[in-house]
Order: sequence, then C-alpha cells, then structure tokens
Amino acid sequence: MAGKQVQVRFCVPDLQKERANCSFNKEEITNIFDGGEHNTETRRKLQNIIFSDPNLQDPIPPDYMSHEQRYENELRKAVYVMKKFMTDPQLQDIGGGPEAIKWMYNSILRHAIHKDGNPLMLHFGMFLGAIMGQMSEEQQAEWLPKAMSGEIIGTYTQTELGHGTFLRGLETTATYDPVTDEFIIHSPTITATKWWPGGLGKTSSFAVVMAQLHIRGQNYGPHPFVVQLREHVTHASRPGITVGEIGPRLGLNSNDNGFLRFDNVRIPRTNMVMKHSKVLKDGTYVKPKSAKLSYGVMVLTRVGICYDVCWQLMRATTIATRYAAVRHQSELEVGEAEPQIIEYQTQQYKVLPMIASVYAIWFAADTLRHTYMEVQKNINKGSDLDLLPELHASSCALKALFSTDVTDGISVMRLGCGGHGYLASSNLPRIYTSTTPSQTYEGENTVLWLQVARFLIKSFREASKGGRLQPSVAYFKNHQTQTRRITDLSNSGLVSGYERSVLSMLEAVAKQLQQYSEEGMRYEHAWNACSVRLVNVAKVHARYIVCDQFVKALAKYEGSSGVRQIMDQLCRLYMIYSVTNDQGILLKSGALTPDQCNLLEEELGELLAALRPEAVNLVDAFDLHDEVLDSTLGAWDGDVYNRLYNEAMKSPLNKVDVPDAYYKYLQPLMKSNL
Ligand SMILES: CCCCCCCC(=O)SCCNC(=O)CCNC(=O)[C@H](O)C(C)(C)COP(=O)(O)OP(=O)(O)OC[C@H]1O[C@@H](n2cnc3c(N)ncnc32)[C@H](O)[C@@H]1OP(=O)(O)O
Ligand SMILES: Cc1cc2nc3c(=O)[nH]c(=O)nc-3n(C[C@H](O)[C@H](O)[C@H](O)COP(=O)(O)OP(=O)(O)OC[C@H]3O[C@@H](n4cnc5c(N)ncnc54)[C@H](O)[C@@H]3O)c2cc1C
Repeated sequence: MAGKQVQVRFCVPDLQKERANCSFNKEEITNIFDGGEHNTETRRKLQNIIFSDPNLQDPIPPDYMSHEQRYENELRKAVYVMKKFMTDPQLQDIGGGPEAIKWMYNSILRHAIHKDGNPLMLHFGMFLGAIMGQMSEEQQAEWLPKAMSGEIIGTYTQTELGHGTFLRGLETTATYDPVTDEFIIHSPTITATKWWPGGLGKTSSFAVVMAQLHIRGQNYGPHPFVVQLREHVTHASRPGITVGEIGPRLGLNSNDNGFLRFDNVRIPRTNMVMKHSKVLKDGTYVKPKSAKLSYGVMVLTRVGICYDVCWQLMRATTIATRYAAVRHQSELEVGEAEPQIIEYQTQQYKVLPMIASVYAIWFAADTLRHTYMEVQKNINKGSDLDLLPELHASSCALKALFSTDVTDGISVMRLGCGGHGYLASSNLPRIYTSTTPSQTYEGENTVLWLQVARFLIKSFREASKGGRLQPSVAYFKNHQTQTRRITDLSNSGLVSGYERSVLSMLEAVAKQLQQYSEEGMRYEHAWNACSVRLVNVAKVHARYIVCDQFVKALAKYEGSSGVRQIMDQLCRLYMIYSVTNDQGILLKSGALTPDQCNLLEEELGELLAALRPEAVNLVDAFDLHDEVLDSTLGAWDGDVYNRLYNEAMKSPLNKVDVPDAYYKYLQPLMKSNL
C-alpha cells in the first residue's frame, strides 16, 4: 500500500470482541521477541520516526512501477535511510547501536520500507559481514569506515553461472604475481561468470569475490578477495570488468541481482581477505586453522535467515489470523448467522500451529545464534574449533527446516485467506516470493540436508565406538541400550520419540550403506544411492532439535503465569502438530503405537479449541505495525472490505472509464461483428 496512514486505534466489532478478553500480558510477549522492554521501546520510537517520514513514501504503489522505477525508488529510500541514520539527531538520541541497526534493516526496513528487495541489502548483510568476520584487524581498519559511511558499496559474489552449490568447482581464478605483488582475477569461461549476487548489477562499486587461489601453478581452493568494480564518482565499470543485472525474478525484483566477468583484473595482494589464510609477499601460503573458515560468512547468513523467515511467518500469521476473525462464510448450523471462519476447526488448524511455529523457530534460532557467538569467540581467541562441526550441522539443519516450514506456512496462510489472499494488496504473494528463495540461497536445502546427514552418520559411528559427541547428537550415546517404544506422551516423551526415530532411521540407512560397500560399491555411490533416506533422517533430526529447544526454553522462562500458560499450550500444540505430521515415521520406528497417535490427534483438537479465543491476541502480541504488514487483510483495524475497495481504485486501468486499448483492439473487432 502506498499511503502511510497513522495507526488509528479503531477496529471493527469482530476484532473488538476478540481483543476484549485476553488471558495474558501481550506486552510481555512483545518484549520476548524484541529481546527486552527497553528494546521494544526503542523499536517503537524508530518506527515512529521512519513511518512518519514523507521521504520514505512510495509515489505510487510499487506494483504499478516499471522495473527501473522500482530499482530507483528502493535505492532512493535505502540511501536516504542510510544518511538519516548517520546524521539525524533524533535517531542518534535513541541509540543507533547494533540492536537498533538490526531492527532497522531486518524488520522495519526489510518489511515495511523495502517491500520487494533492497539494493543495499547485501552491502549491510554479507559485504559488511565479510569485512567484520573475515578480514584481519589492519584490513578492517582500512575497509570498515569506508563501507559504513557509504563511500564504497559492496556485495558478496560467490555463485557462478556454472556452480553455486559446489564451491570447489568455482572457476574464477586469483593468480598471484610475486613480481608486482598483485593477484590477477580472471573469468576463464562463460560458466565462470559470477551470477546472482544481490546489489551487483548497478549498485555495488566493490565486491568480495570468491576465487580459486593459484600460487606458482598450485591451486589452494576458493578464497575471498576484495575487488573494485566501478570507478569512484563516475561509477563507470572499471577496465577488465563486465557487470550488469540478470533480469526479472520470481520476487525481490528491486535488488539488482547481477552478473560479473573479469578479464585479467589486477588487485593488490593485500586485497585478499586475510583473517584466516594469508599469502605473503614472497608467495608463501599461510594455512588457516580450518579450510572451512573462509565459509564463515555463509554460516552467519544461515543463522540470520532463521530469524528473517521467522519475521516473515509473523507477518503472514498476523494477516491470516486477523482476516479469519473478520471474514464470515457459510454456516455452522443451518439458518444461523454465518460464523467467523476462524470458528472452523480446519481454519484453526491452518493458523494456530503456524503461530506456535513462530515461537519454536525463535527459540531454536536463539540457541543457534549463541552457538555461533561461542564459535566466533573461540576463533578470535585462537582457541580450538571443536564446536565448528556442530555449528555447521545445526545452521544447515535449521536454515533448511525453517525456510521450508515458513515457505509452506505462508502458502497455507494465503490459501486460508481464500481468493483475497491471492491479491497483491493482501501482501501474502510478496511475503511468499520474498521467502521462497531462502530455500535456495545460502545453500540449496537438499544440499544442506545432505551436509546434516554426513554429520549424523559420522556421529552415529562415533557413538557406536563410544566416542565423543557434539551437543546436538549427545542423545546418540544411549542408542544401543534404548528400547524404541515411548510410554509417556508428555513433551519430553515426544522429544524422546523423535530421538528414537532418528536413531532407528540412522541404523537402517547405515546398514544399507554398509551393505552397498560390502557389495563393492564405492562409498560416494553408496551415499548417493541412500540419499533420499539420508535427507529424511536429517529432517527428523532437525525437528527433534526444534522441539527439544522449545521445551527447554519454556523450562527456563521466568515471566508471568499467564504468558507461561499460553506458551505451554503453544509448545504442546507445536509438539503434537509435528508428531502427528510425522506419525508415519514415528509409527514405523516403533516409537509410537496407533492408539497413542489417536490420543494425540484428540488432544490436538482440544488444543485448537482452547487456543482459538486467544488467536487474535497472540498475533497482536507480535506487535507488527500496519506498515510492516502492508496488507489490506491484516491491518490492525480489520477494516478489510473498505481497504480492498480503496486499493482496487489505485489500479491505473481505473483512471479512465474506457482505456485506449479498447479503441485500438476491441472496438474494431466488435464493430466488424455488428
Ligand atoms: C536475507 C538474506 C540474503 C541472502 C543472500 C544470499 C546470498 C548467497 O546465496 S551467497 C552464496 C551461498 N552459497 C552457498 O551457500 C553454497 C553452498 N555450498 C556449500 O556451502 C559447500 O560447498 C558445501 C557445504 C555444500 C560442500 O562443501 P565441500 O567443500 O564440498 O565440503 P564437503 O566435502 O561436503 O565437506 C567437507 C567438510 O567440511 C565441512 N564443512 C562444509 N562447509 C562447512 C562450513 N561452512 N563450516 C564448517 N564446516 C564445513 C563438512 O561438514 C565436511 O566435514 P567432514 O569432512 O568432517 O565431514
Ligand atoms: C534470490 C537469490 C539471491 C542470491 N544471492 C546471492 C548472492 O548474493 N551471492 C551469491 O554468491 N549467490 C547468490 N545466490 C545464489 C545461490 O546461493 C545459489 O543459487 C545456491 O547456492 C544454489 O546453487 P545453484 O543455483 O548452483 O543450484 P544447483 O546446485 O545447481 O542446484 C540445482 C539442483 O541440483 C541439486 N544438487 C546440486 N548438488 C547436489 C548434490 N551434491 N547432491 C544432491 N543434489 C544436488 C539441488 O538439490 C537442486 O535440486 C542467490 C540466489 C537467489 C535465488
């Protein structure tokens, strides 16, 4: 929606009724997602400043803009916000610290201001991420101030036309020339063309480029280098650089995703990103502690994606839940008034488990973030990297699980809004198209599941030998002594059911791998022949992690009893929703019996009924401003039909009663048929 209306505290009677009785303190829940009372206050202040600024309004709804207009409009806003953030005393006063920046870019800007991609997103995400996480202190001192001030704008260019997943297959080369103390960056083939990076097409003047490091004829594998792409001031592409935009995509069309080719471009040796590995002047290669440390920006971004998709799910559930309370359709009893569609159990089953999923994702993402920070601390201290495999496996597992769950969940929310959910003005289509690429970028999900499976199989073998296990697979240690069946259907019983199912699946697939090997198949081929089963077990392990974290987070919760009670119900709903969806797996592994599944299904129905009266209050507690929702169906006031009608009036086709196209095409046809 184009207009920036002030949030009016009027709401339609249906929503008034829903909000009249709330069993818990909504503000306490808002504080959980903001990370504390003070943060909620700061976020709201930021929102007020940003949303009341006329410079951040769209002149016309972006859906009616051309490709170029969209790009220009988003770039205008992105640059304006960057400057405002650096200079506006109001923003300085409320503290522009890291937390504030996080909300600005993730929630307020990403969702409200930049509706379909932000040309500076990769600059603030991965370019700055690479500088801060991958550069030496001296390099940071040189590059960080320039990047923070906007003197240079950068992106992260790794993927090529020929290779995205298989990093070792990248073809761009960085060849060291000891005579001039430079690297020569080159794209030897068409498939070496960098392809996809956000902000690359027209925005970035610099890029972190992943290229194969060659020294004296030896290839040391992919490493990151900083390369200048465009001249200062004129912004013209530099000699030897061919760069442009890759054209329209399913979504995120304002983000000028680009292509890039190098024709023997020379950069100083010191432009190699050198926190972990180094090349000395004489060409000596200094090895990192782990070759995978140069993949660190990807790990950080995978953690970020878990939160990002969670915010998207908050938006989609808020829209669909409010709409379900406002929309009336059909009859529950013949002759009675049409009920709110949220009275239908099937509708409750669409929205309530997704609301519960928001909490599940949030708590698991938070634990993952802490693991990331722990590993980062150890890297900086130069101590051991013991937790690195755990971080890699968990970040792959949760990024893959959450991006899939949320994309599917948004689709269910759209369907839950019937035909109106298909309208752009509901914002559900755009929330969907902005979320679904997270299943592909930062590691295609199937590929990430296989990374998780690799870790599980290794750990399973380790457990059989009584070896040391990483925290997320500590439960493997009991696998040989445990009976499969669970007797208790409490949350911890169900978590245990997942553990046993993972172990049973692993046992089966490890046996199959072994059998193939004994039959003479090479391990890699045996792995491929088992990979559907391997992906399946990785998914179940990921679900186990999330269920386990949800239960653990609540055990530690020290807030009010009202919030505690509602979160307990949501946790229970998430557990039963997950287990009943996976019941085939839990039955097959012998963890559950059909009678137990029936009991859980009964309880699911009871939980939906118990949570139904709180549905609107629960999404209100996410505290998403109307500008963040940007939806005719989900606004706080529930004035759905007026909003739908008013949005339709903005269609350029409605400017005139009879469009020119009629006179050009239809009139001649219709006349000739007279
Ligand atoms: C809002 C957000 C905006 C986002 C914008 C999106 C930006 C992008 O998309 S940027 C591009 C992202 N690209 C990708 O993610 C590419 C995905 N591919 C990869 O990560 C890797 O190549 C991968 C993991 C698939 C395979 O790597 P490869 O070097 O072949 O490793 P592989 O041989 O399978 O494994 C070697 C070992 O390294 C480990 N390893 C692999 N990656 C990592 C890592 N990142 N950290 C730690 N260990 C790792 C493996 O676990 C394995 O360990 P072990 O031998 O002990 O079992
Ligand atoms: C919106 C968007 C933004 C992006 N932004 C950036 C960016 O800023 N910078 C950047 O560098 N890149 C970016 N990318 C690229 C992205 O990271 C890659 O597309 C992604 O890593 C997947 O790689 P691919 O395209 O090569 O897919 P492929 O690997 O070719 O995948 C195709 C199919 O092959 C399967 N497959 C591949 N390998 C295996 C395997 N080993 N085992 C089993 N199956 C396999 C996959 O599962 C998939 O089904 C972006 C992509 C998108 C869509």
